[in-house]
Amino acid sequence: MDQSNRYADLSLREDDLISGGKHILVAYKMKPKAGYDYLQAAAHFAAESSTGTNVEVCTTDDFTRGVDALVYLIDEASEEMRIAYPVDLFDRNVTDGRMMIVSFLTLVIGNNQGMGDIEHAKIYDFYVPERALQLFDGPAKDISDMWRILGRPLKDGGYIAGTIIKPKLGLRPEPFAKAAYQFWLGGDFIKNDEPQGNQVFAPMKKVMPLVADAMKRAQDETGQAKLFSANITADDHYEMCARADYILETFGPDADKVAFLVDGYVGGPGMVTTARRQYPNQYLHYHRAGHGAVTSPSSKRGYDAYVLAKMARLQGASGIHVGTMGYGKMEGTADDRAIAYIIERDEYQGPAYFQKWYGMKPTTPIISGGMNALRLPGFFANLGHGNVINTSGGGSYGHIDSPAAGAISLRQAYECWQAGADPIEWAREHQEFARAFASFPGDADTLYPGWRDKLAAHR
Ligand SMILES: O=C(COP(=O)(O)O)[C@H](O)[C@H](O)COP(=O)(O)O
Ligand SMILES: [Mg+2]
Repeated sequence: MDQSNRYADLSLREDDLISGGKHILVAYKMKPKAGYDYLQAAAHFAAESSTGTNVEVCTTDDFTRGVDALVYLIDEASEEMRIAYPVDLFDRNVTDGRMMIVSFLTLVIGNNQGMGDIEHAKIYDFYVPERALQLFDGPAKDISDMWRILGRPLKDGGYIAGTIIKPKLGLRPEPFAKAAYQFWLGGDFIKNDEPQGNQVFAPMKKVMPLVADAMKRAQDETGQAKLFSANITADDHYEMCARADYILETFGPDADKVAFLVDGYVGGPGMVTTARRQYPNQYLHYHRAGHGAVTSPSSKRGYDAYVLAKMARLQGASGIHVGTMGYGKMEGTADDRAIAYIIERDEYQGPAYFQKWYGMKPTTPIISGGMNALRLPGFFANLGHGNVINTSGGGSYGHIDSPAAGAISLRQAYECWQAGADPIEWAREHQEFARAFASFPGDADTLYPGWRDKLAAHR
């Protein structure tokens, strides 16, 4: 059935839709199955994503038509399809009238992912008007809260050197806490890895008191505040809250230095929002493990990592992983800078839409995945700043001297970039950074060819 006379209006202008402020706009790359007309398939897509189905139904009235999603732009050659969704289409909380990401997802990337006439469709950007933006929680805490704890300026407080306790699983409580202590002697921030929680060989109620004690000892030893991001992920939100409450109680006077890590992609928006609303005093660390299933450039369905990050800011994540922009082990390119910029700035021109955030707190880009001191200078040069949390797991525990030396090498890498110095020259003056070359010789050979001779010549 051709529904293009109802669910498409190509005379609508994007500028008018934006200035009207009554629509959420979504930009897709969409391809119909062979034999289907592009506009008809797009209209069916908009129908299925809003008020319609595949046939006319007798229950539709004039009001219903007023909340139809409308295809307002198509370009078959580039698979471009943009749809305007009336804000009123989206479900609101009964408790407080606020909007929710689950409703956004069930409409704009719900049934339309399994339609018989659609080959594939993927969101690459979306636009939220001011009124809708006000109805999302946004972050309660941001990187400035971490800078405050660390005794730094609240603006441009700089690089937070972090790690993930490695091995990612298999450490019992004492070795786990020891690994934490060793890193904290040189670094700022530690997170649980995404699957670490309450394994039988490392029960949370044994691990956390030891980690809290390690934090205290490291703070005494260094005279600096330390941060820990504890994984509270669970299927059941009562379980999640039980973990969170236990952790806060255990850290006691240091509880402000605890962030909560939730596996937000696998756990979903309910988990993220539960953490955001139940614990607004804690920094909310969104780990996105699993996201590659939909965000990978090789996936023609789902949504881009840029879209995931933008949703995370709306939901109130204090920080979310944004990859390593081609400098680490995970998939990514230099252009993924956009993923950081959309969540940290107050306005940004994305791939399709210019988004203003109207003062919503920023979400910190968390840089993680195969990073080490040697890779960081290039990373910072590409991003253009160092106001990020970086967690280098292998990059810290793989440093040949110690995890503390690994941590110090990360900070030295940041300072090298800040100084605009040549990394080889910097290594001559900075021992831990220099030893990162010997620790990660494969990276050193690739990034700094001839490093052995240049450094040896100095000795
Ligand atoms: O455990 C790690 C990194 O460990 P290591 O530093 O040892 O590689 C993170 O879970 C990944 O970075 C996730 O990727 P992303 O941050 O891209 O979501
Ligand atoms: Mg991990």
